[in-house]
Amino acid sequence: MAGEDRVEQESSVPADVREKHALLAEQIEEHRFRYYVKDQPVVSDADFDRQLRSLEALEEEHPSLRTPDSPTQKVAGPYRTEFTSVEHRERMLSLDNAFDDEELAAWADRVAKDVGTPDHHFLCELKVDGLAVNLTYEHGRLTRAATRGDGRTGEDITPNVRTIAEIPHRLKGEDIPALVEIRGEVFFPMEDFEELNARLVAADDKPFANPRNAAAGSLRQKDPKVTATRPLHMVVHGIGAHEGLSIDRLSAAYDLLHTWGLPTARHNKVVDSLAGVREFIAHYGENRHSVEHEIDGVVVKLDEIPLQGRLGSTSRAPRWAIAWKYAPEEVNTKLVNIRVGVGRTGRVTPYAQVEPVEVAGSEVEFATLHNQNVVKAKGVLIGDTVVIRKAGEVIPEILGPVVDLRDGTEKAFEMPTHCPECGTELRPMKEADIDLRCPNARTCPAQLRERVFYLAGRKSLDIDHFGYVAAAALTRPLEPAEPVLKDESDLFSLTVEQLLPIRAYVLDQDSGLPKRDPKTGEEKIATVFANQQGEPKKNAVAMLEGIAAAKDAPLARVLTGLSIRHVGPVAAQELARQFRSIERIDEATEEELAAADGVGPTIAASVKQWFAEDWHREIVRKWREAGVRMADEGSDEDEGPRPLEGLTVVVTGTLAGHTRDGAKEALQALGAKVAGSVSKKTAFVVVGDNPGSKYDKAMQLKVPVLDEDGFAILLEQGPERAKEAALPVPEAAPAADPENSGE
Ligand SMILES: NC(=O)c1ccc[n+]([C@@H]2O[C@H](COP(=O)([O-])OP(=O)(O)OC[C@H]3O[C@@H](n4cnc5c(N)ncnc54)[C@H](O)[C@@H]3O)[C@@H](O)[C@H]2O)c1
Ligand SMILES: [Zn+2]
Repeated sequence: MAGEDRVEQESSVPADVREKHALLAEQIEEHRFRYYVKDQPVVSDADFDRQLRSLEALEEEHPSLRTPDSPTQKVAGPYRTEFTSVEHRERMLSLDNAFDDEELAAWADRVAKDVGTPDHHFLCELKVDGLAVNLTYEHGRLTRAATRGDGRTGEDITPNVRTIAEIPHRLKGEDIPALVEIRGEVFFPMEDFEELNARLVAADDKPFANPRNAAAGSLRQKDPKVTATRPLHMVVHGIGAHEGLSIDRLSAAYDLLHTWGLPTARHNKVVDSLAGVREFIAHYGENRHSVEHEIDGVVVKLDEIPLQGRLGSTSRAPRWAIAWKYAPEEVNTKLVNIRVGVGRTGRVTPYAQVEPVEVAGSEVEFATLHNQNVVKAKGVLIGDTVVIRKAGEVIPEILGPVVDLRDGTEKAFEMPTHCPECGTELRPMKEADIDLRCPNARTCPAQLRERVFYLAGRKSLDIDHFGYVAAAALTRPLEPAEPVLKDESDLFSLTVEQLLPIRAYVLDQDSGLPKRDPKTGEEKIATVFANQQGEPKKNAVAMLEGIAAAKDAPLARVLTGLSIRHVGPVAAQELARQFRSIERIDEATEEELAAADGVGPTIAASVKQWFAEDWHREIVRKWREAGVRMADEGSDEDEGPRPLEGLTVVVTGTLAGHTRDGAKEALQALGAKVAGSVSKKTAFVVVGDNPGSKYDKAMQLKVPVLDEDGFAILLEQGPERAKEAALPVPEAAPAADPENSGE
């Protein structure tokens, strides 16, 4: 008998494996309950998925453990909740996942084999991270809305769903069927999330850990009036039971639903091959944040509905669909501390120090918190487990706390009243400001270090081998007792003798804290500029050479380096172009400054304030004395011809003898516009080593391409001669003609 067989098989599974399986299954059930019912999961989705995969792996090895009540065989639940349970007319399933290309290809192969016809299509959809709902429309009227539940029965949330503006209470248009179940995802927009948590915290309610929990928690409210205050949205991603509707392609069905007023997805795409699927996945992997809502993957479906039927479903998921998940952008970690940093302009900002975790391919240890009000609004306590998000290039941030993991030892953050680096009492610059500042601008070691680092940096004087560690060593060494720079005025008169004895902490740029030896855990201290023989290190020599070279820097870069509030590289360019020397900027009245192109009253006032400080004037005086040029050649009466006026130039790859910015500036000084991408309007593309796709594009569009020699000719002899010096178009260059572009 089959039953006896199973008992026998099960007992052949070693006891420890069986125990491990049972424990894991129990944990998974517990996480599902917290996720689907309490809307307060305590582990990240990635961790949850890993657990589920381990369970699957165990069952793969010991198939007898794969019983129908295993979490791998179920959608979820069933749960008893405070909502009335309702039966779905057709089951609502989960999705199988593909975590790599091999799994995706295996799925596509299986589909091809099982449908038995090469004539089928894949419908690619974005995977929205929210919660699934089922909307029942009878004769066009929304009669019921339910959560997914265990797939057969869900929770009746009809009154709540009726508060979502996008969901029509009544379908309009042609061919409305007698019955149709519409499936979709309800989600909470990322940009509204911070405000929701701020509101909850202010009302002494629990904040949500992330927007997906906020969506679930907002929809699953006992009082639909509360749901109505939440900015929920929905996007349609499927059809369940229906009567009086004949459809044979899912993509076409969506088009029809759209005409009835349902919120269908805008980014779906039908492709006829796996290659097309891969392209869609790659495209949204790159452009994940250009979509109007968050996505966590792509769902690929067989588009032909009769073929879907032929493939059928398992107890948990359809065989005709698969979910591709992108690398998670959210992880859970511990909030170890909230520290404050002091910036270049004295602004004191709290930031989070977390237990280091990997998110989206990089290790995160710090996250921004902006100001003390943001800390409060997020409702995070020191010691909390928090959800960290790192999306694309943006700085990592804390979304929210996992309140259910609190044990009472967590502490609220208190904004310090005094500067952590110089002890000066903090205050807002203006009464209405939220930000607190350290008013000790001149000698506060933190402000000075940040200013020196900034002026050596890319946006300002761009001095090689002059980084954060050097900035710290020059402004706050352990030895000698007095720093060589008490402010930035002596920068250009530094000597190698001054540098040699300096010992200092090796500071980390992100936190301003000393780096630690990974083995001993001790704070790193170094003789920053001298080697063991007491001779100058190569870097130190190079740094001094860089400082000397910076004396000839264009005025805009020098101006930027003064850290005048509101005068960043762009404003500095404008000031330099229109006034041409520090002297003339200093002499100009506030009105004259404000009237200049791209300057305006705020910058003008700030410039005047800056020059009113004696120690600021002293910086200018000493720099000038040390030989810093502080003026651009030529006056505005004698501006000279601008030989590249009206030309757009693209620079790509690395050019020996020029930094990227240096090449740009040289072009701009002659009147050219420097652009980032190649088009038909581009006059020249300047290529260095490793030019990449812009070179190909230029060749396609037949835009003249210059190498370094050609670039020199362009700068010195003008565009006509440069054209003659352009690189030849290679024989094999693909033509711009789209008809041939596939070859
Ligand atoms: N952190 C936790 O403790 C915890 C616990 C349970 C589940 N989870 C998370 O929930 C998810 C697993 O649950 P699941 O069963 O809902 O699986 P799933 O999210 O992997 O896939 C199924 C669901 O995707 C949704 N979906 C979004 N866009 C879709 C589209 N275009 N087409 C079809 N469906 C679309 C639907 O709601 C569908 O039910 C995982 O991300 C998992 O990590 C987390
Ligand atoms: Zn200070």
